[in-house]
Amino acid sequence: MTKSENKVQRFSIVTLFPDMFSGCLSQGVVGRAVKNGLIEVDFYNPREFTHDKHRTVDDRPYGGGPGMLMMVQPLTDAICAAKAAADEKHTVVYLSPQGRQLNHEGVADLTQKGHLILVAGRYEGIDERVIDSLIDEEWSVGDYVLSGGEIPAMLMMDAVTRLVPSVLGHELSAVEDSFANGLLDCPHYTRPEVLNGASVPAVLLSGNHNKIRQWRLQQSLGRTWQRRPDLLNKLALTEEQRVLLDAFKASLDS
Ligand SMILES: NC(=O)c1ccc(NCc2cccc(O)c2)nc1
Repeated sequence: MTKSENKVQRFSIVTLFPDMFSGCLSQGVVGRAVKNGLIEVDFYNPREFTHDKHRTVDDRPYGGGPGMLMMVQPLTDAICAAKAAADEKHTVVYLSPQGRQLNHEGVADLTQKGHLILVAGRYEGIDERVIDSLIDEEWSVGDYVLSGGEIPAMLMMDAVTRLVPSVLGHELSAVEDSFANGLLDCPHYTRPEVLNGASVPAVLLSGNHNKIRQWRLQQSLGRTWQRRPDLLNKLALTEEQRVLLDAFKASLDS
């Protein structure tokens, strides 16, 4: 294995609620990656960077209006501490509804950004001057507002971790994951062979691996065409894919 393939993916999370992360860092694929040292995660809590008796971490917005913002001094000190501790190339990411929409392509881009410092906002967000001076990239996980950036940060960490080489047992599952090839995933089946009268598609029991591969590809193409034509329009289909999709469409007319 070349050095780069064994590179540790580091995450630093700037958050008022580090305890929110213990579940996703101890369970499943990400939990195993942490245990195996393939990823490393540490936390910087702005509350630990306060200097007042009440450990204040929020502040009122200029111009009035409802809600609060994250207080500048504890937040900036926490971000700067994370940047100072990063001993390699690092990128400061802010999760917010105003960011670039995250998709598979964006996740792949993020795997090339070195040590990821993820800033999870609370309240109504953070001072724009902090974004201008300390945030390198602003990302959104979707067009909705959550009570904090922590769940988006966990989501981003999970998606990036899955693309770290050797995190996933059988490499292929990442490659074949839907979106990796730009298509939605095909249907999946497991025991029993008949479930409430519904049988598993016969091709999957045939043992003919090329037929199975073609069936799965056709199902992915058909589903993408039916549910997410926007994804399909981005793709240059191979001859095989075009033939399979045409046959899928024709089968709907019969
Ligand atoms: N779609 C997202 O990635 C996302 C991210 C954060 C968030 N909540 C914290 C927050 C942060 C900044 C502004 C703001 O209005 C709310 N909610 C949704």
